[in-house]
Amino acid sequence: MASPKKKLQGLVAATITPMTENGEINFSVIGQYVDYLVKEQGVKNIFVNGTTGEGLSLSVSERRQVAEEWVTKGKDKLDQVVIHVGALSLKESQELAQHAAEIGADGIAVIAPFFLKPWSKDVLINFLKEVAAAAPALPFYYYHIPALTGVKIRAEELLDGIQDKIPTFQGLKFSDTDLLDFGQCVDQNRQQQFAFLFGVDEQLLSALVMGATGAVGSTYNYLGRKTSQMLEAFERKDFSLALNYQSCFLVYFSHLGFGVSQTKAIMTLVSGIPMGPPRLPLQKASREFTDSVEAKLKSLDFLSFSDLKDGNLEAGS
Ligand SMILES: CC(=O)N[C@@H]([C@@H](O)[C@H](O)[C@H](O)CO)[C@@H](O)CC(=O)C(=O)O
Repeated sequence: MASPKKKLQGLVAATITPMTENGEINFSVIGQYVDYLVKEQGVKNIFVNGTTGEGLSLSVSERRQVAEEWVTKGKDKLDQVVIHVGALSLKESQELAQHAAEIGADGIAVIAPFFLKPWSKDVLINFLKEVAAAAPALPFYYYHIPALTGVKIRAEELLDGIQDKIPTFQGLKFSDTDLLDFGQCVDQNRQQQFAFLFGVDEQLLSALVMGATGAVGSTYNYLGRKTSQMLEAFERKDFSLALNYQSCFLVYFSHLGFGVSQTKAIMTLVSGIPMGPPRLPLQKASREFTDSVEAKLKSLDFLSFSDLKDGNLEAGS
C-alpha cells in the first residue's frame, strides 16, 4: 500500500528532457538542471517524462534512463520525483512503473492510452489499476489531458470510487480548461485528502479558487519563483496582487506560444542550460520566435532575468 509520506503540493515542474542537436538525450546537464530548479526557482518537486519531457517520444529504455538520472541527481535536493509511466502498451507501462519503484521514485502518473482508446470509465480504470498494481508501494496519480489523448471521460466521473479499485490512488493531475469538471473533482472528494494538481499554468489562479492543492506545469521551470509569489498572495487573500501576477503571465507569455519546442527555447534562454531541440515530429522553435522571446524577457520588469545572455539559445545546441 502506498504510504503518502507527504502530500504532493505546491509547484511541480514538468521537466524538459534536454537533447543534443542530433536528437540524443543530453544527460550531462540534468545535475545542473536540478540545482537550477532548487536554487533559482525554489521548485523541489518534479514530474518527469510527461508531455513537456516528450515522454511518449522516447524509447522505453530512454525513459528508464531519464527517470534514473533525475532520481539520482535529485537525491537529497528534491522533495518528490514523480515519473510519468503512461504508454500505449500496458506491458510497457507496467515495466516503467516497476522500474520507478525500483529506483526510488516518489510516485507514478499515467495518462489514458490514446491510440486504441478506453471508451468507458470502467475500462480506463481497469487499465490504470493494472499499471498501479505493478508498483504497489508508490502513490499513483491519474494524468488527465483529454486534448492530447482524445479520451474525454470526465475526471469527476473517473474519481468516483477510484480508491476502491486503485488503493494507491493519491491524486489527479488535471491538464484541461474545464474548471467545472475540476471543481467537481475537488468538491466530491473532500474527505479523501487527494492531491488536486492543476496543469494549465495560465489558468492556475482560477483553479486555486476551485480548490487546487498544487500545480504541475512547464512554466514552473522558469517562472517558479514568480508563480510562488502568486501562490503566496493568494494564500494571504491578496487577490488583487495574485491577479496581477496571473495577468502578467498571460499578457507576456500566452501570445508567445507554449508548446514543448517553445518551452525548450525559453528555458535555454532563461536558465542558460542548453535544452536543445525537441525530437521529431516536433520542430525546433524558429529564430524569429526566440528573438521575440528574448526581447520580451528583457523588457519585463516583473522578472529579473539579470542573467539573460545573448546567445544562450545557441549554447550547446
Ligand atoms: C499541454 C501541455 O503541455 N500542458 C502543460 C502546461 O504546463 C502548459 O505547457 C502550460 O500551461 C502552457 O500552456 C502541462 O500540463 C503538461 C505537463 O505538466 C507535462 O509536461 O506533463
